[in-house]
Amino acid sequence: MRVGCPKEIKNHEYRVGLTPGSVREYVAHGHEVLVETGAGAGIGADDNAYRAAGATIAKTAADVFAKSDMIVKVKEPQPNEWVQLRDGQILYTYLHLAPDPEQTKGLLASGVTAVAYETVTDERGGLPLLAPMSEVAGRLSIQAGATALQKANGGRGVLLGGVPGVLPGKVTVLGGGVVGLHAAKMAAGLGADVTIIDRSIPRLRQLDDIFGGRVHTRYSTVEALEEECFSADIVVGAVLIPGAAAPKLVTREMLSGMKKGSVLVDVAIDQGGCFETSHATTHADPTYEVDGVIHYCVANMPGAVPVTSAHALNNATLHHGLQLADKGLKALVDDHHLRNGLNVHKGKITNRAVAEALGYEMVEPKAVLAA
Ligand SMILES: NC(=O)C1=CN([C@@H]2O[C@H](COP(=O)(O)OP(=O)(O)OC[C@H]3O[C@@H](n4cnc5c(N)ncnc54)[C@H](O)[C@@H]3O)[C@@H](O)[C@H]2O)C=CC1
Ligand SMILES: CC(=O)C(=O)O
Ligand SMILES: [Mg+2]
Repeated sequence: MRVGCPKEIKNHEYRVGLTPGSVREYVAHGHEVLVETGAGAGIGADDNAYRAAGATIAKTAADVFAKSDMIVKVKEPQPNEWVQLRDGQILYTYLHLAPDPEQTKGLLASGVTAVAYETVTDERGGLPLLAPMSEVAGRLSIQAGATALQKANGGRGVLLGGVPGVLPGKVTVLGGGVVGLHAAKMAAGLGADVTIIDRSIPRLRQLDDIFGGRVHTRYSTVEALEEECFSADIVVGAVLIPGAAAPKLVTREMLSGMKKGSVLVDVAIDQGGCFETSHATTHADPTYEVDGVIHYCVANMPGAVPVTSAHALNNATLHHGLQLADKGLKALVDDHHLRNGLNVHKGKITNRAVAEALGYEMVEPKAVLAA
């Protein structure tokens, strides 16, 4: 199969779908790989590094889209990318369709077979292709929040670790999954007072064991949310219902109870965000203020640290990517975890949470693949 990798075009997105190391693996499996010129510049991999790995360099993205059987990307296709997709082609990337009706329409109209990294599952009930970027975004959320908390940046001017004789800042993490765990690790490492809220008691037990009492855990109720958000300097939004639009845990009304100059970091913004007042921002202009509360809502946070992120992402996507290249649609038939990643196929929505969020009929992936 010919596998194509265009340069990412989202605002300040420097990751790349295929590193030179991944290209070598596809080539070793007998595939041709077409990489857009400059695609790896953000991770310090020039065209010669890709040529040495066995890729052919394409002059334009249009060339990559037109000539490839499968497109491997990082971020969801942008409007001028989705019009270049076609029936019979596989798209393998993050999609985050539930909060994005326009992209969904574009993918449906194209006829493409779209496999979303964020809904591929594993045997432990995890989301293995989302996890590495959740690790990155979780860790970054505290750097971003701590920066926004500085007075010159509009924050209330609190140092997260405090100093001897002065109490530390307070960080509340909503959702103790992968993002939440890594946010809590960073915040605790800086010396902050950290509380994680989750609705899963087994998960709260695990977190309590991991942190050995260093971090507080609370079951998710409106009362707990209010108390922990009203007293926080930074609130990290990290809840997820796979495939679905994020639940709005912090309402517009609740903002008025928060401290002026406190910071909301809505990592869940790629699924629509878990604060009612969130809207997606970019690395170029990451924050805005509502009722004196700073909002940071960048939907591609890991794009800020592409050298780390692109390699972590490729580690996670390579195995299933090779299966798709080796077997085509049969890879989806053979592996139900990969099939859980199928969101759109030949004009049909094949993910239940996406269909419910956007009001489409859901067609079973097995049924569309057999047709
Ligand atoms: N903005 C960005 O650049 C990035 C965003 N993300 C996003 O971050 C979000 C979180 O991802 P992960 O941590 O990997 O998910 P996860 O599935 O590991 O964790 C989600 C947690 O939320 C909890 N939860 C769900 N509903 C809840 C509720 N009502 N109250 C309290 N807890 C609740 C679940 O029990 C679970 O522990 C996702 O939307 C993901 O796409 C991930 C990476 C980068
Ligand atoms: C998961 C995601 O949205 C990202 O890595 O950009
Ligand atoms: Mg701004």
